[in-house]
Amino acid sequence: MSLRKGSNVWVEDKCSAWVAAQVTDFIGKQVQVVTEYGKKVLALPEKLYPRDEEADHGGVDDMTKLTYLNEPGVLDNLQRRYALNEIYTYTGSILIAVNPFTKLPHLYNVHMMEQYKGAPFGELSPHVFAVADASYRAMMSENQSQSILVSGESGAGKTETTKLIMQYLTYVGGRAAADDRTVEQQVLEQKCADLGDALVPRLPSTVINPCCVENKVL
Ligand SMILES: Nc1ncnc2c1ncn2[C@@H]1O[C@H](COP(=O)(O)OP(=O)(O)OP(=O)(O)O)[C@@H](O)[C@H]1O
Repeated sequence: MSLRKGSNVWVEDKCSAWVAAQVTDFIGKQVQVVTEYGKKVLALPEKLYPRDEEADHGGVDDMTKLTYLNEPGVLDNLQRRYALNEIYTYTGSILIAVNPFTKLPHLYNVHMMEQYKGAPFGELSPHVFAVADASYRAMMSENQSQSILVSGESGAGKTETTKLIMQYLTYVGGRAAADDRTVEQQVLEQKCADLGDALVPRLPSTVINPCCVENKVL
């Protein structure tokens, strides 16, 4: 990254991980920056990351739209969206969910499920229903089983997310012909935790404890 006086950067911070700053001087091999809180900090240039001063106040719904795709930029974008109760963000076809730790019923009602039903992926706001819908559509059109991997540290919201995916699949799938079981029952009977259980003994659960929803052609 080429730095000059006035460059907008992110600098590491003990309290908030990263803080917005501006380059004010060059001292030996180090760069002097002033943070948004007015604190002068000396840092090596390779420890600084470029920052988009014009970043949309509300963040962007897909990380690939960020001017600078770096760790502080990604975290800042998630924080901006979270402040507006936008807990979902795409990175291409991957959905990032930030645990709201509060009920957001308006996100998961029948009206929302109806909206995402059949909508092209990426057309509507990022949502777990969009991922579930894409998986369901792929299964129907390609006649191939699909998997959705839900990954995150303990307490991140994997179980809740998996339940939401099942809720959506139940909604769009209805009941299969010649089968008395509801889609929810069928999904549950696929033992969604099988993959997780198989992986967990080999991986520390705090690193990855995935839930897997298998969307099977029945
Ligand atoms: N989408 C959501 N909306 C509202 N609350 C949520 C959501 N996701 C998670 N939570 C809250 O966070 C808590 C922890 O989530 P959850 O049990 O899904 O985590 P987990 O990743 O499965 O954890 P563990 O790996 O320890 O089993 C839930 O009990 C719920 O209170």
